Amino acid sequence: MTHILALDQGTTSSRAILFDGQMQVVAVAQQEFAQHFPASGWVEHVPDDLWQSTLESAHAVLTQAGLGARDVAAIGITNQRETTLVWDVETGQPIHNAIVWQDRRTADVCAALRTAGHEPMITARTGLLLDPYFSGTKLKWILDHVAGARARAKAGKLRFGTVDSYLIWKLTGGRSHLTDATNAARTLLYDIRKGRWSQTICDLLDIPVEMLPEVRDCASDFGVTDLLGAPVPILGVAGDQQAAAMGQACFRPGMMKSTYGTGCFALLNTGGTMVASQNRLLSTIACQLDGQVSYALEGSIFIAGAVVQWLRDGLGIIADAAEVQGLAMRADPAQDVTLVPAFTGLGAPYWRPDCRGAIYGLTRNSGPPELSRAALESVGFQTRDLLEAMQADWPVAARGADQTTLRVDGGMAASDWTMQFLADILGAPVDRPKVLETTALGVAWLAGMRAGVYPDQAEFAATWAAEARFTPTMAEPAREARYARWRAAVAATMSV
Ligand SMILES: Nc1ncnc2c1ncn2[C@@H]1O[C@H](COP(=O)(O)OP(=O)(O)O)[C@@H](O)[C@H]1O
Ligand SMILES: O=P(O)(O)OC[C@H](O)CO
Repeated sequence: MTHILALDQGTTSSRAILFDGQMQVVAVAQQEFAQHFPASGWVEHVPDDLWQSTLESAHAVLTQAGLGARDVAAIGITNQRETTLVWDVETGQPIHNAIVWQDRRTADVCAALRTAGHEPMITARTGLLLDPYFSGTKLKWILDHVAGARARAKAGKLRFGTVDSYLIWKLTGGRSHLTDATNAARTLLYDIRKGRWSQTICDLLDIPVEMLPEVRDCASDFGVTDLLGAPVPILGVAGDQQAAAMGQACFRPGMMKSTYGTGCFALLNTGGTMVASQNRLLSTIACQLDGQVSYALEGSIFIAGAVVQWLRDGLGIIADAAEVQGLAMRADPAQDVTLVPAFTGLGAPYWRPDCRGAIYGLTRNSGPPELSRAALESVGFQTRDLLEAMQADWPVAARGADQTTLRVDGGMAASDWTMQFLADILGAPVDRPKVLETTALGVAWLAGMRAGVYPDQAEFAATWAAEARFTPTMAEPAREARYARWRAAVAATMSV
C-alpha cells in the first residue's frame, strides 16, 4: 500500500505513472487519442476517449509493474487545463464533445465582452484575460448551442467540469462532483482572491452556478474509485502546469519553472500575494494546501516543441526531434536568421491570435542548419519575453530573494543546446532536474503526502536535485543585440 498512481490526462495522450514509496518511477503506460478539428480554429476531444485512455493506462501500468490496486495507497490526477465538459447528471453522458483549451471558437464572444467593457472586472476577479483559451466562454457556447441545455442546467440536470472533474466523476461512479483550486482558477468563473465561484461573472455569461463543481484543496479527499480491482482513494488533484511547478518544488516566492512540451508554460511563484499583471501575463493559483493559497504569474507560449515538429513534419528536414540540435550546431555563425513561430498567433505577453509566423535574415546560404538554429533560439527568445514581463510586474529585487534560476522540464528540455542558449539569452542559470517526470511527480506528491506515505513540503523540496545546470556564457553586448533583433522581428511580424 505504498505506491502512488499518477494519472496525467494531457492534450494528445493519457498517461499513468506508478511511483513507489520512495517517489521513484516504477512504470509508465501511455495511450494517445484522436484530435478532432470540426472547423477552422476548433479543437475537440471525445470525452469517452479521455476516460477510456485514462482507465486503460491505469490498468496497463499496474499490469506492467505486476501490482494490483491493493498496492496503491492513493491516486493523483493532473490534467490538460481549461478543456471544458458538460454531462447529464442522471446518465453521466456528455452533451457535447470536450472543447479543448486550444479551441478559438469563442473569439467573437470574447471580443464582444471586451468591447462592452467587461474585461477589467473579469481580470480583477480571475487574474485571466478575455481570451477563448479559458473555460468560461466555452461553457457558455455549449449552453447556447446544444438544444435545451441551459434550461436543463438551470433545472440542475447538467454538470460542468474541467477534465479532472470529469475523471473524478467517472472514477467514483458519479458520487463526486469536485475540482481543485488550480483547475478552478483556469475557468474564468472563479474569483481567485475570494476563493469562490464568481456569481457576477456567471450571471454575465448566463451560467447557472449549480452546475459548477465544489472546489477543494489540491491535497484533499476527492472520493474513492472501485474500478481498479479494490477501493483506492483519490487524494491529489492539480492542473498539469501547476503540478509541474510542484514537482519542481517551486514552493517559495520567487521560484520559477518553465515546461517545454508542445507549448511552453512558465510559472513564477508569488506566494500569498496575487500580483496583478500590468504586462499581459496571467495571475493564477499555484497551489492550495490546508486552505492556504499560493499564487503565480504565468506566461503561456503556444509554440515551443511544436516548432521542432514543424521542422520534422512540415519541412521534413529532420526525421526525429532529437536530430535538431546536431543540425543547429552546424549553422553558419555569420548568418543571423530569426524565426518568429507565430503559427497559431502569439500568446503571452502579446496575445495576438491573428498574427502568423515569419522568418528574417535569409541569405542564399541559409538552409536546414540555420532554420534549425533559429527554431530552437525562438524558444529561448520567447521565454525571455515572459521573464521580462515577470520582471516588470514583480522585479527580482522585490521578491525577497535573489532567485533568477529557471527550472526546466518537458520533452524539449532534453536538448542541451537549447537549454544552453536559453541560459545565454536569459543571462541567468537554467537547472534541469534529475526527475524529468515533474508533472506526474507533483501530483503523486500531493496524493502521497495526503495518504501519509510521502514527506511534507519542506522534506519533499529537499529531495529535488539538478541533473544539469546551464550557466550563461554569452557576452552581455551580444545577448542584448540578439534580443533586440528578436524584438524587432516580433514587432515587424505583428505589423504585417
Ligand atoms: N531532443 C529534443 N530536442 C528538441 N525538441 C524535442 C526533443 N525531444 C522532444 N522534443 C519536443 O518536445 C515536445 C514533446 O514534449 P512533451 O513534454 O512530451 O510534450 P507534450 O506533453 O506537450 O506532448 C515535442 O514538441 C518535440 O518536438
Ligand atoms: O496537455 P499539455 O501538457 O499540452 O498542457 C496543456 C495546458 O494545461 C493548457 O493550459
